Amino acid sequence: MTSSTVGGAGSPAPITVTISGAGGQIGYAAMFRIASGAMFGPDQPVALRLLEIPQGVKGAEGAALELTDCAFPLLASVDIATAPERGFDGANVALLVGSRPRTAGMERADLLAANGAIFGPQGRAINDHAAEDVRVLVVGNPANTNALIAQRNAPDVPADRFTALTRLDHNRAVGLLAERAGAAVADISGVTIWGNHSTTQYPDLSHATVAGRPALDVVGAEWGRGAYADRVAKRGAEIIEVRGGSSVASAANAAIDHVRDWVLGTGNAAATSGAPAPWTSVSLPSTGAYGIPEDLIASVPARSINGQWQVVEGLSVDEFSRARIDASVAELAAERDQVAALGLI
Ligand SMILES: NC(=O)C1=CN([C@@H]2O[C@H](COP(=O)(O)OP(=O)(O)OC[C@H]3O[C@@H](n4cnc5c(N)ncnc54)[C@H](O)[C@@H]3O)[C@@H](O)[C@H]2O)C=CC1
Ligand SMILES: O=C([O-])CC(=O)C(=O)O
Repeated sequence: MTSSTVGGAGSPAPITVTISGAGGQIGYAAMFRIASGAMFGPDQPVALRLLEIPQGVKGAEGAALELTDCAFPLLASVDIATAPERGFDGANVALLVGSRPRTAGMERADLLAANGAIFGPQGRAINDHAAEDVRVLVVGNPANTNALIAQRNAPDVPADRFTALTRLDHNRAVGLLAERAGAAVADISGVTIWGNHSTTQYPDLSHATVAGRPALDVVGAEWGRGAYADRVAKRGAEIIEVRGGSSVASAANAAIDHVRDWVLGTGNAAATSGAPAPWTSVSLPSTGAYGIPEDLIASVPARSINGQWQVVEGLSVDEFSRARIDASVAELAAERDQVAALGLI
Protein backbone atom coordinates (compact mmCIF):
# COMPACT_ATOMS: atom_id res chain seq x y z
CA MET A 1 0.00 0.00 0.00
CA THR A 2 2.69 2.53 0.84
CA SER A 3 5.85 2.25 -1.08
CA SER A 4 9.21 3.88 -1.54
CA THR A 5 12.41 2.82 -3.21
CA VAL A 6 15.69 2.25 -1.45
CA GLY A 7 19.28 2.38 -2.44
CA GLY A 8 20.77 2.79 -5.82
CA ALA A 9 22.84 0.57 -8.06
CA GLY A 10 24.54 -2.15 -6.05
CA SER A 11 22.10 -2.09 -3.15
CA PRO A 12 21.05 -5.69 -2.21
CA ALA A 13 17.51 -6.85 -2.95
CA PRO A 14 15.15 -6.27 -0.01
CA ILE A 15 14.46 -9.13 2.39
CA THR A 16 10.69 -9.59 2.70
CA VAL A 17 9.53 -9.90 6.30
CA THR A 18 5.91 -10.84 6.94
CA ILE A 19 4.52 -10.05 10.39
CA SER A 20 1.20 -11.67 11.25
CA GLY A 21 -0.71 -9.83 13.95
CA ALA A 22 1.05 -6.67 12.80
CA GLY A 23 -1.74 -4.46 14.11
CA GLY A 24 -1.13 -5.71 17.66
CA GLN A 25 1.36 -4.71 20.31
CA ILE A 26 4.37 -6.91 19.53
CA GLY A 27 4.02 -6.26 15.81
CA TYR A 28 4.04 -2.52 16.51
CA ALA A 29 7.11 -2.80 18.75
CA ALA A 30 8.96 -4.95 16.20
CA MET A 31 8.33 -3.30 12.85
CA PHE A 32 10.05 0.03 13.46
CA ARG A 33 13.20 -1.68 14.67
CA ILE A 34 13.17 -4.09 11.73
CA ALA A 35 12.73 -1.16 9.34
CA SER A 36 15.61 0.68 11.01
CA GLY A 37 18.03 -2.18 10.34
CA ALA A 38 18.07 -3.97 13.72
CA MET A 39 17.30 -7.35 12.16
CA PHE A 40 19.68 -7.55 9.20
CA GLY A 41 22.14 -4.72 9.72
CA PRO A 42 22.63 -1.25 8.30
CA ASP A 43 23.13 -2.23 4.63
CA GLN A 44 20.20 -4.57 4.04
CA PRO A 45 16.88 -3.17 2.75
CA VAL A 46 13.66 -4.76 3.99
CA ALA A 47 10.15 -5.02 2.58
CA LEU A 48 7.45 -5.34 5.25
CA ARG A 49 4.23 -7.30 4.84
CA LEU A 50 1.70 -6.68 7.56
CA LEU A 51 -0.81 -9.54 7.87
CA GLU A 52 -3.93 -8.97 9.94
CA ILE A 53 -7.50 -10.09 10.33
CA PRO A 54 -10.10 -7.47 9.33
CA GLN A 55 -10.58 -6.31 12.95
CA GLY A 56 -6.85 -5.58 13.20
CA VAL A 57 -6.30 -3.86 9.88
CA LYS A 58 -6.74 -0.31 11.18
CA GLY A 59 -3.88 -0.86 13.61
CA ALA A 60 -1.67 -2.09 10.78
CA GLU A 61 -2.71 0.83 8.56
CA GLY A 62 -1.89 3.34 11.27
CA ALA A 63 1.50 1.75 11.84
CA ALA A 64 2.17 1.85 8.08
CA LEU A 65 1.46 5.60 8.07
CA GLU A 66 3.96 6.05 10.88
CA LEU A 67 6.54 3.94 9.03
CA THR A 68 6.29 6.41 6.14
CA ASP A 69 6.78 9.23 8.62
CA CYS A 70 10.01 7.66 9.86
CA ALA A 71 11.52 7.87 6.34
CA PHE A 72 13.66 4.81 7.07
CA PRO A 73 16.34 4.62 4.36
CA LEU A 74 16.27 0.79 4.45
CA LEU A 75 12.50 0.36 4.13
CA ALA A 76 11.71 -0.65 0.55
CA SER A 77 7.94 -1.09 0.86
CA VAL A 78 5.04 -1.78 3.23
CA ASP A 79 2.05 -3.88 2.22
CA ILE A 80 -0.99 -4.83 4.24
CA ALA A 81 -2.80 -8.11 3.66
CA THR A 82 -5.68 -9.99 5.22
CA ALA A 83 -5.29 -13.19 3.18
CA PRO A 84 -2.37 -15.40 4.30
CA GLU A 85 -1.71 -16.34 0.65
CA ARG A 86 -0.96 -12.71 -0.13
CA GLY A 87 0.67 -11.95 3.20
CA PHE A 88 3.26 -14.72 2.82
CA ASP A 89 3.80 -14.33 -0.92
CA GLY A 90 7.56 -14.25 -1.42
CA ALA A 91 8.25 -14.02 2.33
CA ASN A 92 11.86 -14.70 3.32
CA VAL A 93 11.11 -14.32 7.02
CA ALA A 94 7.71 -14.98 8.61
CA LEU A 95 7.05 -13.77 12.14
CA LEU A 96 3.85 -15.45 13.28
CA VAL A 97 2.76 -13.20 16.11
CA GLY A 98 -1.04 -13.10 15.81
CA SER A 99 -2.74 -15.89 17.70
CA ARG A 100 -5.85 -16.60 19.71
CA PRO A 101 -5.23 -15.72 23.36
CA ARG A 102 -6.80 -17.81 26.09
CA THR A 103 -9.87 -16.13 27.54
CA ALA A 104 -11.55 -16.73 30.88
CA GLY A 105 -13.10 -20.18 31.10
CA MET A 106 -11.49 -21.40 27.90
CA GLU A 107 -10.31 -25.01 27.98
CA ARG A 108 -6.84 -25.83 26.66
CA ALA A 109 -8.36 -27.99 23.92
CA ASP A 110 -10.49 -25.02 22.76
CA LEU A 111 -7.39 -22.83 22.73
CA LEU A 112 -5.46 -25.38 20.66
CA ALA A 113 -8.40 -25.80 18.26
CA ALA A 114 -8.73 -22.02 17.78
CA ASN A 115 -5.01 -21.74 17.09
CA GLY A 116 -5.13 -24.69 14.73
CA ALA A 117 -7.59 -22.67 12.67
CA ILE A 118 -4.94 -19.93 12.40
CA PHE A 119 -1.66 -21.82 12.12
CA GLY A 120 -2.89 -24.61 9.82
CA PRO A 121 -3.93 -22.22 7.01
CA GLN A 122 -0.87 -20.04 7.62
CA GLY A 123 1.39 -23.11 7.31
CA ARG A 124 -0.30 -24.01 4.02
CA ALA A 125 0.04 -20.46 2.71
CA ILE A 126 3.75 -20.46 3.62
CA ASN A 127 4.12 -23.82 1.91
CA ASP A 128 2.54 -22.58 -1.30
CA HIS A 129 3.61 -18.92 -1.51
CA ALA A 130 6.68 -18.09 0.59
CA ALA A 131 10.20 -17.76 -0.85
CA GLU A 132 12.29 -20.92 -1.07
CA ASP A 133 14.55 -19.77 1.75
CA VAL A 134 11.67 -18.88 4.11
CA ARG A 135 12.47 -18.92 7.82
CA VAL A 136 9.54 -19.03 10.23
CA LEU A 137 9.48 -17.84 13.83
CA VAL A 138 6.31 -18.43 15.85
CA VAL A 139 5.76 -15.97 18.70
CA GLY A 140 2.00 -16.37 19.27
CA ASN A 141 1.16 -18.70 22.14
CA PRO A 142 1.17 -21.63 22.67
CA ALA A 143 4.20 -20.92 20.48
CA ASN A 144 5.86 -24.35 20.32
CA THR A 145 2.67 -26.19 19.43
CA ASN A 146 1.52 -23.47 17.04
CA ALA A 147 4.87 -23.89 15.28
CA LEU A 148 4.32 -27.64 15.10
CA ILE A 149 0.88 -27.11 13.51
CA ALA A 150 2.29 -24.68 10.93
CA GLN A 151 5.21 -26.98 10.15
CA ARG A 152 3.01 -30.03 9.65
CA ASN A 153 0.85 -28.04 7.23
CA ALA A 154 3.88 -27.06 5.14
CA PRO A 155 5.26 -30.40 3.94
CA ASP A 156 7.29 -28.86 1.09
CA VAL A 157 9.25 -26.52 3.35
CA PRO A 158 12.25 -28.08 5.13
CA ALA A 159 11.07 -28.87 8.66
CA ASP A 160 13.96 -27.06 10.33
CA ARG A 161 12.73 -23.72 8.95
CA PHE A 162 9.99 -23.73 11.60
CA THR A 163 11.05 -22.41 14.99
CA ALA A 164 9.36 -20.99 18.07
CA LEU A 165 10.48 -18.17 20.35
CA THR A 166 12.23 -19.06 23.59
CA ARG A 167 14.81 -16.31 23.12
CA LEU A 168 12.76 -14.07 25.40
CA ASP A 169 13.10 -16.68 28.16
CA HIS A 170 16.81 -16.94 27.36
CA ASN A 171 17.31 -13.18 27.51
CA ARG A 172 15.34 -13.02 30.78
CA ALA A 173 17.60 -15.75 32.19
CA VAL A 174 20.76 -13.87 31.15
CA GLY A 175 19.49 -10.52 32.41
CA LEU A 176 18.42 -11.83 35.82
CA LEU A 177 21.67 -13.78 36.28
CA ALA A 178 23.77 -10.73 35.42
CA GLU A 179 21.74 -8.64 37.86
CA ARG A 180 22.19 -11.13 40.72
CA ALA A 181 25.89 -11.66 40.05
CA GLY A 182 26.59 -7.95 39.68
CA ALA A 183 28.14 -8.78 36.30
CA ALA A 184 27.82 -7.37 32.82
CA VAL A 185 25.48 -9.16 30.42
CA ALA A 186 28.49 -9.60 28.12
CA ASP A 187 30.19 -11.69 30.85
CA ILE A 188 27.40 -14.31 30.89
CA SER A 189 27.44 -17.36 28.65
CA GLY A 190 26.24 -20.97 28.53
CA VAL A 191 22.67 -20.38 29.74
CA THR A 192 20.05 -22.74 28.26
CA ILE A 193 16.25 -22.76 28.23
CA TRP A 194 14.95 -26.29 27.69
CA GLY A 195 11.51 -27.47 26.63
CA ASN A 196 8.34 -25.48 26.22
CA HIS A 197 7.67 -21.73 26.27
CA SER A 198 5.53 -22.19 29.36
CA THR A 199 6.06 -22.35 33.09
CA THR A 200 7.37 -25.94 32.75
CA GLN A 201 10.45 -24.66 30.87
CA TYR A 202 13.81 -25.37 32.49
CA PRO A 203 16.19 -22.40 32.74
CA ASP A 204 19.48 -24.27 33.18
CA LEU A 205 22.68 -22.78 34.62
CA SER A 206 24.60 -26.10 34.75
CA HIS A 207 26.96 -24.98 31.98
CA ALA A 208 26.64 -21.24 32.45
CA THR A 209 29.56 -19.04 33.39
CA VAL A 210 29.91 -15.54 34.79
CA ALA A 211 33.16 -13.99 33.61
CA GLY A 212 34.49 -17.51 33.14
CA ARG A 213 33.43 -18.83 36.60
CA PRO A 214 30.70 -21.50 36.91
CA ALA A 215 27.46 -19.60 37.43
CA LEU A 216 26.15 -22.05 40.03
CA ASP A 217 29.26 -21.36 42.14
CA VAL A 218 28.81 -17.61 41.76
CA VAL A 219 25.13 -17.46 42.70
CA GLY A 220 24.76 -20.76 44.59
CA ALA A 221 23.06 -23.89 43.28
CA GLU A 222 20.10 -23.53 45.63
CA TRP A 223 19.14 -20.14 44.21
CA GLY A 224 20.21 -20.97 40.65
CA ARG A 225 18.11 -24.12 40.48
CA GLY A 226 15.34 -22.84 42.75
CA ALA A 227 14.05 -19.29 43.05
CA TYR A 228 15.94 -18.09 39.97
CA ALA A 229 14.69 -20.82 37.62
CA ASP A 230 11.20 -20.31 38.95
CA ARG A 231 11.33 -16.56 38.40
CA VAL A 232 12.58 -16.91 34.82
CA ALA A 233 9.85 -19.45 34.02
CA LYS A 234 7.17 -17.20 35.53
CA ARG A 235 8.59 -13.87 34.34
CA GLY A 236 5.78 -13.44 31.83
CA ALA A 237 3.22 -13.50 34.65
CA GLU A 238 5.38 -11.15 36.73
CA ILE A 239 5.43 -8.63 33.88
CA ILE A 240 1.65 -8.93 33.45
CA GLU A 241 1.15 -8.30 37.15
CA VAL A 242 3.45 -5.28 37.34
CA ARG A 243 2.71 -3.68 33.95
CA GLY A 244 -0.91 -4.69 33.69
CA GLY A 245 -0.17 -6.21 30.28
CA SER A 246 2.04 -8.91 28.78
CA SER A 247 5.61 -8.39 27.63
CA VAL A 248 5.75 -6.42 24.40
CA ALA A 249 9.04 -4.60 23.76
CA SER A 250 11.11 -7.44 25.24
CA ALA A 251 9.20 -9.99 23.15
CA ALA A 252 9.74 -7.95 19.97
CA ASN A 253 13.41 -7.55 20.89
CA ALA A 254 13.79 -11.31 21.39
CA ALA A 255 12.13 -12.04 18.04
CA ILE A 256 14.60 -9.68 16.35
CA ASP A 257 17.55 -11.29 18.20
CA HIS A 258 16.34 -14.75 17.12
CA VAL A 259 16.05 -13.91 13.42
CA ARG A 260 19.21 -11.79 13.34
CA ASP A 261 21.27 -14.60 14.86
CA TRP A 262 19.63 -17.18 12.56
CA VAL A 263 20.33 -15.21 9.38
CA LEU A 264 23.64 -13.58 10.26
CA GLY A 265 24.96 -16.39 12.50
CA THR A 266 26.09 -16.69 16.11
CA GLY A 267 29.06 -18.89 15.48
CA ASN A 268 30.51 -18.25 12.03
CA ALA A 269 33.75 -16.73 13.28
CA ALA A 270 34.22 -19.42 15.91
CA ALA A 271 33.52 -22.17 13.38
CA THR A 272 36.52 -21.05 11.37
CA SER A 273 38.77 -20.05 14.29
CA GLY A 274 38.08 -23.17 16.35
CA ALA A 275 37.16 -21.09 19.42
CA PRO A 276 34.00 -22.18 21.28
CA ALA A 277 31.08 -20.10 20.00
CA PRO A 278 28.42 -18.71 22.30
CA TRP A 279 25.04 -20.36 22.14
CA THR A 280 21.50 -19.21 22.62
CA SER A 281 18.16 -20.96 23.19
CA VAL A 282 15.88 -21.76 20.28
CA SER A 283 12.77 -23.92 19.97
CA LEU A 284 13.66 -26.21 17.08
CA PRO A 285 12.22 -29.36 15.55
CA SER A 286 13.98 -31.99 17.64
CA THR A 287 16.85 -33.88 16.06
CA GLY A 288 16.49 -36.51 18.79
CA ALA A 289 19.37 -34.91 20.70
CA TYR A 290 19.09 -35.08 24.50
CA GLY A 291 16.38 -37.74 24.18
CA ILE A 292 13.73 -35.27 22.95
CA PRO A 293 11.28 -37.05 20.59
CA GLU A 294 11.84 -36.04 16.99
CA ASP A 295 8.36 -34.79 16.26
CA LEU A 296 8.38 -32.04 18.90
CA ILE A 297 9.47 -28.41 18.62
CA ALA A 298 11.40 -27.94 21.85
CA SER A 299 13.85 -25.39 23.20
CA VAL A 300 17.49 -26.46 23.14
CA PRO A 301 20.92 -24.81 23.19
CA ALA A 302 21.81 -23.87 19.61
CA ARG A 303 24.20 -21.91 17.46
CA SER A 304 23.50 -20.58 14.00
CA ILE A 305 26.25 -21.40 11.55
CA ASN A 306 25.98 -20.33 7.92
CA GLY A 307 22.30 -19.54 8.33
CA GLN A 308 21.28 -22.82 9.95
CA TRP A 309 20.56 -23.61 13.58
CA GLN A 310 22.72 -26.38 14.98
CA VAL A 311 21.97 -27.97 18.33
CA VAL A 312 24.85 -27.78 20.79
CA GLU A 313 25.33 -31.47 21.46
CA GLY A 314 27.21 -33.37 24.13
CA LEU A 315 26.46 -31.22 27.17
CA SER A 316 26.31 -33.29 30.35
CA VAL A 317 22.81 -33.59 31.85
CA ASP A 318 22.63 -34.53 35.52
CA GLU A 319 19.69 -36.14 37.27
CA PHE A 320 18.11 -32.84 38.31
CA SER A 321 18.32 -31.41 34.80
CA ARG A 322 17.08 -34.66 33.24
CA ALA A 323 13.92 -34.60 35.34
CA ARG A 324 13.24 -30.93 34.53
CA ILE A 325 13.81 -31.40 30.79
CA ASP A 326 11.64 -34.51 30.74
CA ALA A 327 8.77 -32.74 32.52
CA SER A 328 8.66 -29.91 29.98
CA VAL A 329 9.05 -32.28 27.03
CA ALA A 330 6.16 -34.35 28.43
CA GLU A 331 4.00 -31.22 28.32
CA LEU A 332 4.95 -30.66 24.67
CA ALA A 333 4.10 -34.28 23.89
CA ALA A 334 0.70 -33.87 25.55
CA GLU A 335 0.03 -30.73 23.46
CA ARG A 336 1.09 -32.61 20.32
CA ASP A 337 -1.27 -35.46 21.20
CA GLN A 338 -4.12 -32.99 21.72
CA VAL A 339 -3.64 -31.28 18.36
CA ALA A 340 -3.25 -34.68 16.69
CA ALA A 341 -6.54 -35.80 18.26
CA LEU A 342 -8.15 -32.64 16.87
CA GLY A 343 -6.85 -33.52 13.40
CA LEU A 344 -4.69 -30.38 13.25
CA ILE A 345 -1.44 -32.17 12.45
N1 LIG B 1 6.80 -16.61 22.79
C1 LIG B 1 6.93 -15.55 23.57
O1 LIG B 1 7.98 -15.38 24.21
C2 LIG B 1 5.84 -14.55 23.75
C3 LIG B 1 4.63 -14.72 23.12
N2 LIG B 1 3.65 -13.80 23.28
C4 LIG B 1 2.40 -14.03 22.52
O2 LIG B 1 2.41 -13.23 21.35
C5 LIG B 1 1.08 -13.06 20.88
C6 LIG B 1 0.81 -11.63 20.46
O3 LIG B 1 0.93 -10.75 21.54
P1 LIG B 1 0.51 -9.21 21.39
O4 LIG B 1 1.08 -8.61 20.17
O5 LIG B 1 0.78 -8.56 22.70
O6 LIG B 1 -1.07 -9.38 21.20
P2 LIG B 1 -2.11 -8.36 20.55
O7 LIG B 1 -3.47 -8.87 20.94
O8 LIG B 1 -1.76 -6.95 20.85
O9 LIG B 1 -1.92 -8.56 18.98
C7 LIG B 1 -2.26 -9.72 18.32
C8 LIG B 1 -2.73 -9.33 16.93
O10 LIG B 1 -2.90 -10.52 16.18
C9 LIG B 1 -3.99 -10.32 15.31
N3 LIG B 1 -4.44 -11.61 14.83
C10 LIG B 1 -5.25 -12.51 15.46
N4 LIG B 1 -5.47 -13.57 14.66
C11 LIG B 1 -4.79 -13.35 13.52
C12 LIG B 1 -4.66 -14.07 12.30
N5 LIG B 1 -5.29 -15.23 12.10
N6 LIG B 1 -3.89 -13.54 11.33
C13 LIG B 1 -3.27 -12.36 11.50
N7 LIG B 1 -3.37 -11.62 12.63
C14 LIG B 1 -4.14 -12.11 13.61
C15 LIG B 1 -4.99 -9.54 16.14
O11 LIG B 1 -5.93 -8.86 15.34
C16 LIG B 1 -4.08 -8.60 16.91
O12 LIG B 1 -3.92 -7.37 16.24
C17 LIG B 1 0.18 -13.59 22.01
O13 LIG B 1 -0.18 -14.92 21.69
C18 LIG B 1 1.13 -13.63 23.21
O14 LIG B 1 0.72 -14.58 24.17
C19 LIG B 1 3.81 -12.66 24.01
C20 LIG B 1 5.01 -12.45 24.66
C21 LIG B 1 6.08 -13.39 24.60
O1 LIG C 1 1.91 -15.11 28.69
C1 LIG C 1 1.95 -14.32 27.71
O2 LIG C 1 0.98 -14.05 26.97
C2 LIG C 1 3.24 -13.67 27.38
C3 LIG C 1 4.36 -14.62 27.31
O3 LIG C 1 4.34 -15.65 26.67
C4 LIG C 1 5.57 -14.26 28.03
O4 LIG C 1 5.67 -13.15 28.54
O5 LIG C 1 6.47 -15.10 28.14
